[in-house]
Amino acid sequence: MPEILGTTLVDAGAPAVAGALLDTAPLVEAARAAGVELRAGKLLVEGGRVTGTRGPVLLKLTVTRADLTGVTLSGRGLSLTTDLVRTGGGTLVVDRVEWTAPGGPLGRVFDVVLGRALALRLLEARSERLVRRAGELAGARVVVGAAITRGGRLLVQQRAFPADAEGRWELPGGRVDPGEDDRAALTRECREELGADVVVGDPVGPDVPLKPDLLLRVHTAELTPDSPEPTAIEHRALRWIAPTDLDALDWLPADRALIPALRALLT
Ligand SMILES: Nc1nc2c([nH]c(=O)n2[C@H]2C[C@H](O)[C@@H](COP(=O)(O)OP(=O)(O)OP(=O)(O)O)O2)c(=O)[nH]1
Repeated sequence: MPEILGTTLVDAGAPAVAGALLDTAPLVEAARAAGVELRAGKLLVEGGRVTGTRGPVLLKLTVTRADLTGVTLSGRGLSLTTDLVRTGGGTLVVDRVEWTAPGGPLGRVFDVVLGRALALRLLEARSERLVRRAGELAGARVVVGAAITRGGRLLVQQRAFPADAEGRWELPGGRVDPGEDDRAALTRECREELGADVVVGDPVGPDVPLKPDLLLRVHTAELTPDSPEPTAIEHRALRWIAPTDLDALDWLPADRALIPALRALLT
């Protein structure tokens, strides 16, 4: 199977680079620069589909991995694997494009002249845009979310407003105010939204892009031993869900990108 490898060192932490990788815009723009029209949702999430056309050729890819370790897109005869390696000097992005060369002498010419040139153009254009997006995310404003766990279950809350989010589920949290850090903001938001006291732990999963200059960052959290029981103060309902409920829940779109990290936390 022919393959092309590429590496880029990005001067940002793995959560920001993983978040930039989840954003489909840099990939779609890079593919367009290489002559491929891609269609995908705003974020690459596990199980999601990416389709593309180059002239008469139709590409159908499935996202088989999208987490803090990188992203894999796989289809019949084509895969794009991106692994992230943390280094002292930033995050190393290791890309691998693999494809099946068409058979026969003409196929081999196509492979050498077109296939390789296309894969190289795609990787070069993507790495430029990825560096830019990771830089943007590293300086973006932050919405913090709390992955509060108890007895192997995760606390989720159902939004009561605005209209486009009403009825959908999310993690407790909110915007980090100027002068606040993530932990202080989460402690404050959990008190305001749940009437509960939490101990905030480490960040989990990628920094998920919400807007060009806004991202969602989730931290692990636990109720303090003497915390009141959480109640839905601003939300419609609360639930403690099992790992098997994660996929079927009607999440806000960005939260779906965190399912692999939340599953790992619960199992
Ligand atoms: N808290 C929270 N917000 C999320 C999640 N997923 C997600 O897309 N968001 C979005 C929804 C909102 O656009 C934004 C945060 O909104 P919010 O209403 O919780 O923030 P806030 O308490 O600071 O309120 P406001 O200043 O926006 O009025 O982040 C999530 O899991 N938890």
